[in-house]
Amino acid sequence: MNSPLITLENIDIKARERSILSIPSFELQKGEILGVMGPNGAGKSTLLKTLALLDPPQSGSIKFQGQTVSDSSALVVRRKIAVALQQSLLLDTSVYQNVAVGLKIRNRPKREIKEQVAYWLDVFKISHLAKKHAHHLSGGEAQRVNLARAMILEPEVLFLDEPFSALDFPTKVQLLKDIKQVVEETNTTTVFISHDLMEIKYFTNRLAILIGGEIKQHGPTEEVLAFPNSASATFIGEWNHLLS
Ligand SMILES: Nc1ncnc2c1ncn2[C@@H]1O[C@H](COP(=O)(O)OP(=O)(O)OP(=O)(O)O)[C@@H](O)[C@H]1O
Repeated sequence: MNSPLITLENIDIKARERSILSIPSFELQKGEILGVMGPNGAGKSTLLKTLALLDPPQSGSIKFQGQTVSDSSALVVRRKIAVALQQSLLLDTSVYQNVAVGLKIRNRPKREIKEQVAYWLDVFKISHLAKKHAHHLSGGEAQRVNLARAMILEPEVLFLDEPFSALDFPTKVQLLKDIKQVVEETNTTTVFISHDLMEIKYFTNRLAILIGGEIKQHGPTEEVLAFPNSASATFIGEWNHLLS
């Protein structure tokens, strides 16, 4: 049975009088791994910021687990959400401290923090980097720290905005395998923005095509890619043509 984790209704976001995101209704189901694809400037990051409650919408409503998110409840709901961006923006300290910081802010006991950091460093295969300064890491290592820092919070939903786009192919493939395993094992609902069809095909089970601020198609990833509708065909069709 479908169980919506986040519901958008009548979302309309404007910038300089121009509509940049217009979503009459949309549901993110619990446990799904949703890919979001679309051309540059389509509104993907704006959609992510809206779903992740980073920017309150100018109109419309957002529900989280069926409850309308208000200004006062947004802070509590945001604690159930983790975001990892392309630029990992790690703090000017060790890998260990970067991964620990979220639990420290939540005033978790020291012993729990130590155990949890050790666990997530191990999951993302970066235990050997614990003492290394976060600004002295390779791109792939930094993204692993970024993901460990997000997953240690045990989020209900994880948002990934092009996290692998700057990585070389073998690094990307290994990291994709690892994060897929982690979100599947933890049943973490995930929203993944990417320009890379291989990443989308491998990682996601549902796909939304966003063009001009509107969701033109939304369904199982394989179905959307195999049978793009007339609106998304202009975008998906180019890919299919290139790869056929
Ligand atoms: N604060 C803002 N002020 C004005 N325009 C904005 C603002 N934020 C976003 N936009 C515009 O809204 C549109 C959607 O931007 P957004 O970053 O969401 O697109 P995107 O699909 O993520 O693009 P990309 O693939 O290039 O990252 C773009 O035309 C962008 O220029």
